[in-house]
Amino acid sequence: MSLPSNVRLVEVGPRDGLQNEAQPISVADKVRLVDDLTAAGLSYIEVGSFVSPKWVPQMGGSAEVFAQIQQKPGVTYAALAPNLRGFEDALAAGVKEVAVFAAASEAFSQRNINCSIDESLQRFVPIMDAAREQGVRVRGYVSCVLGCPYEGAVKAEQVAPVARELFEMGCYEVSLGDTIGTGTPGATRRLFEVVAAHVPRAQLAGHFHDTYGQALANVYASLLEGIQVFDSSVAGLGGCPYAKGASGNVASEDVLYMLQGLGIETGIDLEQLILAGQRISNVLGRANGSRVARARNAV
Ligand SMILES: CC(C)(COP(=O)([O-])OP(=O)([O-])OC[C@H]1O[C@@H](n2cnc3c(N)ncnc32)[C@H](O)[C@@H]1OP(=O)([O-])[O-])[C@@H](O)C(=O)NCCC(=O)NCCSC(=O)C[C@@](C)(O)CC(=O)[O-]
Repeated sequence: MSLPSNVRLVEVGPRDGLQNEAQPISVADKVRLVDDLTAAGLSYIEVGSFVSPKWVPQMGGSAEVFAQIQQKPGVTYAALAPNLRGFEDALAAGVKEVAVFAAASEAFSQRNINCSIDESLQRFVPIMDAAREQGVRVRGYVSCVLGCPYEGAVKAEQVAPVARELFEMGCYEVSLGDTIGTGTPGATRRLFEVVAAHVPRAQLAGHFHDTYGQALANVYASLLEGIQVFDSSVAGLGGCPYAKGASGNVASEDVLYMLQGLGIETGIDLEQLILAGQRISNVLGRANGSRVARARNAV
C-alpha cells in the first residue's frame, strides 16, 4: 500500500497530556496551550474531559477552558464524555464534538471507568442518541489495543468487536489506543489488518504512547496500513492515570517532522508547534518530550 498524501493530526496534549499531571495547572495556562496549538495550524484539538473530578482532578476546569479559548472557524475543539452526564455538561459548555472511550481489556475498563466493556458500550447508546439529536459528532476510543497494564497481552481479535460496536453505534471514527506503549510495528500492522475487516480503514485512527520508544515506528507502520489519522501530544505530554508507568503520547512535533520528511501534508507549522510545546514544558517545569523540539531548541 502506498503512503497517503494527507494526514490529520488529532492534538490530545491538553487532554491526554495534562490529565496525568499531579501539579495544578491553571485555566489560563490550559487556555494558552490550546490557543498556541490553534495558532500552529492544528485542525483538531482535544481540549478537556467532562469526567468525574474525583477520578481525574486535572480535568475539573474543562468548562472554563472551553469558555475562554479563542475558537477558530474550521478547527474542531473536542472533549471526552464518559456518560450522559458528561455529555450534557460538555454540551452546556458549548462543545460541538465529543469522544467516548471504551477498552479492549476488562480490567482496564473497570479501573478506568468503573464498569465492564459491555456496560460501557451500553452507557454510550444514550450519548449517541442525544448527540444525533443535537448534531454533535462523536469519536470513539478503544484503549489497551496492544497490551493492558493489568491483563498483559491483548489480541487484535479482542479489539475488533469493541471497535466495530463503537462504529456501528455511530462513532464516525474509532481511535485505537496503545495505552501503555508496548506495541511494536509488526503487532500494529496486524492490529489494523484485523480491525479493518470490521471498520473501514478511513474510519480508524492510531493513538500511540511512547513508553517503549515504539510510537513513531508504530505511526509509520500504520501509514503503511493506510491509516491517515493520528493522535499525538505536543511536547510528548501525558500518560494515563489508570496505566501506571505509561509515558506520554508520541510527540506531535516528532510525528510532524517525520510526515514532512515523507512529503505528507498536514497544514501544521512545525516552528509554531515547537513554540507551543516549549511554552507548556516551561509551565510544567519539565524537559520537552519532543526530540525534534529539543534538537531545534538546542541550535
Ligand atoms: C465514568 C465515571 C464517572 C464513573 O464513575 P462512578 O463512580 O462509577 O460513577 P457514578 O455514576 O457512581 O458517580 C459517582 C460520582 O461521580 C459523579 N459523576 C458521574 N459522572 C460524572 C461526570 N461525567 N462528570 C462529573 N461528575 C460525574 C456523580 O455525580 C457522583 O458524584 P458524588 O455523588 O459522589 O458526588 C468515572 O469512572 C470517571 O469519570 N472516569 C474517567 C476516567 C478517565 O477520564 N480516564 C482517562 C481518560 S481515558 C484515556 O486516557 C485513554 C485514551 C482515551 O487516551 C486512549 C488510550 O490511550 O488508551
